[in-house]
Amino acid sequence: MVEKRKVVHVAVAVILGDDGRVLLAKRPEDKHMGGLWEFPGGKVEAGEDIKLALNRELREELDIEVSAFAPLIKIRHDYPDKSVLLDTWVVSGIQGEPKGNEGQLIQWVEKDCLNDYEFPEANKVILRALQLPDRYMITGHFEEKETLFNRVSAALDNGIRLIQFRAHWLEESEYLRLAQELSGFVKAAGGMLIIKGDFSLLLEPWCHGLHLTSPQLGLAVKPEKRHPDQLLVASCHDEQQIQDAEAMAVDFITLSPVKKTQSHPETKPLGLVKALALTEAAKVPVFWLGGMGLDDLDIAQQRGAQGIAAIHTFWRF
Ligand SMILES: Nc1nc2c([nH]c(=O)n2[C@@H]2O[C@H](COP(=O)(O)OP(=O)(O)OP(=O)(O)O)[C@@H](O)[C@H]2O)c(=O)[nH]1
Ligand SMILES: [Mg+2]
Repeated sequence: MVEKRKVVHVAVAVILGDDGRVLLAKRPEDKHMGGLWEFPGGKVEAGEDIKLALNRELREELDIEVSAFAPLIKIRHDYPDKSVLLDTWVVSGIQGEPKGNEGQLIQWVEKDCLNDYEFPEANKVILRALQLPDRYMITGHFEEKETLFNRVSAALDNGIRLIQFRAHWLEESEYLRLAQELSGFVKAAGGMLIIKGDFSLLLEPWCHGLHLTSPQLGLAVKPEKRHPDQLLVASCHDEQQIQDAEAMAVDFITLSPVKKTQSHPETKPLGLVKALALTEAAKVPVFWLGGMGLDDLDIAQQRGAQGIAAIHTFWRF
């Protein structure tokens, strides 16, 4: 059974050149997923530290030394014949000129052109993770529309590019009117506004994405066909909900509450150990939510998360 199968831990490197291009390698025909493009890397040996494995693989495959690297994401994937945990790092500093040390073709590719290359199935999520930011702001309470726009504007000035519009106290028509206006405002600054509500909102051309609540995950209704640029997101609190969200092909999830949180003080937090296990098992990018401050960003990413989501931390910019 797939669940019982050994998971192969793989160190994967998204190597960025000084010009922002990404280094791809072509997998030899005789290997698993042969002939497809990949990010360089390979299997972590038993007992080996992931950072040492990353360095070793890049030395063996490309004849380079790694000097600067940071975690991007850990992604689980089950192929028909093999299960992998792609422990993926962004390598932003290398020493030496990469060469195909094992005879493999290598190529520097513009980030925007990565989708034109044929990768193994699991890499779709790595490409998504590369496009997603590491901070997801959820809007907090406001009385006046002006406050909402001012706070969002301040967040955009502080580099936030992904925002969920949460205003459950508003009537639906008022919420949607504001959502449409705010979507245009956020888009003009290069960001995306994710809204809450019915699946049919994905039919609205102004809608950048929909954030599903956990009860929506259990519904038999599936989202309508959506535009490839629209994001589908889900709030998850346990393993079952993560699996339901994956079955709906969401682009990412929030996992909460990782710590005790002001917005849901009565809910027992998952804690770091459980959050880590759920994040490692997830097949989509995970943002940790609940009591997250900027100090937690590094902790979350070191444990395989895409980043953090928060109301209070970002709403006070
Ligand atoms: N390196 C790498 N492996 C990937 C990627 N995507 C992906 O699904 N994989 C899978 O992860 C596993 C890692 O394998 P690898 O073949 O690179 O391992 P390796 O360098 O240690 O090779 P070796 O065992 O032949 O010496 C393979 O099953 C491969 O199909 C990717 O982007 N890069
Ligand atoms: Mg390899």
